[in-house]
Amino acid sequence: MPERFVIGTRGSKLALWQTETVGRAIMRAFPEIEVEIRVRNTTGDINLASPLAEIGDKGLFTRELETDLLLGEVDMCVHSLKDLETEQPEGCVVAGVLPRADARDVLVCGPRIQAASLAEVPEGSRIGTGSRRRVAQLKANFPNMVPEGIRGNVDTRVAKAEGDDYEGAILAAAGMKRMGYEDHIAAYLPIEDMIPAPGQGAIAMEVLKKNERAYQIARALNDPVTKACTDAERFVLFSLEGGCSAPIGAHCRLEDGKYIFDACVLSLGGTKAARCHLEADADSADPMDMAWEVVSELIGEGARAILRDIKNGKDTGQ
Ligand SMILES: NCc1[nH]cc(CCC(=O)O)c1CC(=O)O
Repeated sequence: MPERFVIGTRGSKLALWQTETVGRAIMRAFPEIEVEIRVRNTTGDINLASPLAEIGDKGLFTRELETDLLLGEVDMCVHSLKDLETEQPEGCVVAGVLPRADARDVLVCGPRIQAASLAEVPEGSRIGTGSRRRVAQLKANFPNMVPEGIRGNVDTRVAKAEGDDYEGAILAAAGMKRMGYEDHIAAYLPIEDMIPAPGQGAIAMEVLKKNERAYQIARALNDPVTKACTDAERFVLFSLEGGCSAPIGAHCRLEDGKYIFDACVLSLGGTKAARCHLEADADSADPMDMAWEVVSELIGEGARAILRDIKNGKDTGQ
């Protein structure tokens, strides 16, 4: 009898792709295991009409999955790390992350525009994005375009971006590639122009701490550099008490023996900004130590006041 291992996931195509990827990796590393995938709809999937920032940001795509985990219905949940709250429910832990894919955002162009970078997007173009982080950075760095709300799964958003209501859209490179939409990518946005969401491009394996077997499996598949970088990014978000809908970008990468950390906190309209760029030798520095410094620099540049005004409704985005 093979050992059965049940993974819970959302039912979107992207979520299924990610979960199947984890499932295959588990069966490769543990040939005695047979993985079963259990699909569950979440609040975020059901309420497709409202802008995400309005439904509330706490665990929209993940809470129901975590409930299944806590009830012992599944052994593991697979999530996009960037959709996962910075704090897990008591007893749950993100024990591992797969090696990160391309963490950048990308531009998709509809038939009316052609642009190989954001700078080339014609003035007044309606660019679809529902994320406050992307809207604020667009307004701050590329005020010539008009961000317009957009929702739906990756395929829906690509179709909308190429339809009549938009000239283009911004999406995550990882989701585009995983869904086979690489051909629709007009431009990869440099990290400095559009700092990705904490955890963007990483796939998280969440398990119960007390489930030793599941924990062991997640650890075996864990990519230590991705984990160190994304833990540090999520620490920045956590320290600033920003949920996944706050206009906060945080990205840490290992490149040529150095950790490079970029972060920003912006007002909704992009007029106020706290920014930070840090580099440190990987021999002597650790992403989590850098994260402390990033947080203190952002606070020094006014991040707390920016976020407070958003929370208490003083920031109207103008
Ligand atoms: N917010 C939805 C979401 N969650 C994860 C991804 C893409 C995959 C990833 O970043 O890991 C996306 C789509 C997007 O932002 O375009």
